[in-house]
Amino acid sequence: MFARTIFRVPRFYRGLATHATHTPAVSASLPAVLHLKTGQSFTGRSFGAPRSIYGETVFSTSITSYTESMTDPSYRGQILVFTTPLVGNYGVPRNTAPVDSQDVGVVLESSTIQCAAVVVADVAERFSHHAAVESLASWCARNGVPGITGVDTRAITTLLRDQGTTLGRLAVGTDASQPQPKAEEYWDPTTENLVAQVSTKTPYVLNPTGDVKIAVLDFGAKANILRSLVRRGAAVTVLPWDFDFNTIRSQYDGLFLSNGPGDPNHCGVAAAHLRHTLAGWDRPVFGICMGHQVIGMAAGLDAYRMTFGNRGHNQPVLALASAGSIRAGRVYVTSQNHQYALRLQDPFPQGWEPFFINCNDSSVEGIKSTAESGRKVWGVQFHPESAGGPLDTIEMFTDFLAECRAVKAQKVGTRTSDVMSARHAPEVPLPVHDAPQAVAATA
Ligand SMILES: NC(=O)CC[C@H](N)C(=O)O
Repeated sequence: MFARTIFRVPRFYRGLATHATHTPAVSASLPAVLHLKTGQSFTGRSFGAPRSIYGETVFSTSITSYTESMTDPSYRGQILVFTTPLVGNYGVPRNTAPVDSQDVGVVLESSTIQCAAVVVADVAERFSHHAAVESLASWCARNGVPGITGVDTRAITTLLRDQGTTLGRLAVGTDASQPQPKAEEYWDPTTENLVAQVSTKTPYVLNPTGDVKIAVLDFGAKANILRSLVRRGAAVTVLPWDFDFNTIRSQYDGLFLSNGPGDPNHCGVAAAHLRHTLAGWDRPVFGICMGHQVIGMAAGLDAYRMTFGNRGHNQPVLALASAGSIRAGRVYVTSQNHQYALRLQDPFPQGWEPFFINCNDSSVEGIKSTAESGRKVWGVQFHPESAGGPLDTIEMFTDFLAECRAVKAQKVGTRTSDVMSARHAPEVPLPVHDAPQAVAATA
């Protein structure tokens, strides 16, 4: 009686067991080698798509959320090394959400895998999760993305940390027996404007009945950024990254600049447009990661390439100033994925101040307009929307929209005195498209 009570599998767990599926890695028997341009090679087994690729090899210290990281457009062109040893154990969910005015059409961060390849110590061939519909290997195979398993990811990470982010090649199958590629054969994704590849090609609107109108410049926006704005009641118009917002700015209550892949120095045209915006438009502006870097460039700061960047969900940042829900002197744990950063300079450009600093490497984690500037502009290098990661700074979206609503309320009835509409070319009508179509184009 006692034994039966103790050892009976509770109904709940028995239910879970039905979700576990044995799924052999698609090409587990093929050999695979990860070559680094610096001369090192790591031999393992292939999973996912049986094809070879080049890319930029980076590491992430995140423990979970491989599905969100891999669909984050900021990982475009990158061979993503997970430092956590077991990856794939909770499988991959169906990536479509019902599209209503409150959502953005996907469950993960975009509609497809964005990174070039994944490197894991031990890929889980068996997965278990109530929302999982396939294994990591089959998801990679369906999306044409190769993976390598059975390699020493600690050794690879130590190398990348010491020598910096390094170009790589994942050679699969017969390619695995070929010698290291020559230095000039390695493809450097950062030489390309990756933002232009992932940004929406046409504007589209989410939640058109929202009470506050926000324009989003899409450098490769993660879905949870758009969701975080929409779920807080904003009507969101997503614009191509190089769209000149100045031509329509009098119709909006706030401007948001998204995350995005590659070198921010390819986004000079967006920084030039923003400089123009900041000179004559007094509504709130908020930027995340690439968006923060573009705000910094518009403010006159330099964006430089870090040695190995920060990628993971456990990056501590210290707030240097208070604003909204953020308190000066507090440390917030954040989600990050970046290779570039704004250079700390003293003095900061007039009208600007550092907002956050990274507790590990002292890099700039945020900037804001000063109180004296009369503007409401913030940029953060980290990801308040996380997905995955901690939600310590999620209320920054609430803060931003509260500022937009406050400025909107002040301006009611005074739009004709808006300085920009007097100065600017006639507003252009904005062509808009349905959200689902546009989300597909984004990814
Ligand atoms: N997540 C991001 O927006 C990254 C910004 C930029 N591509 C960088 O690597 O620094």
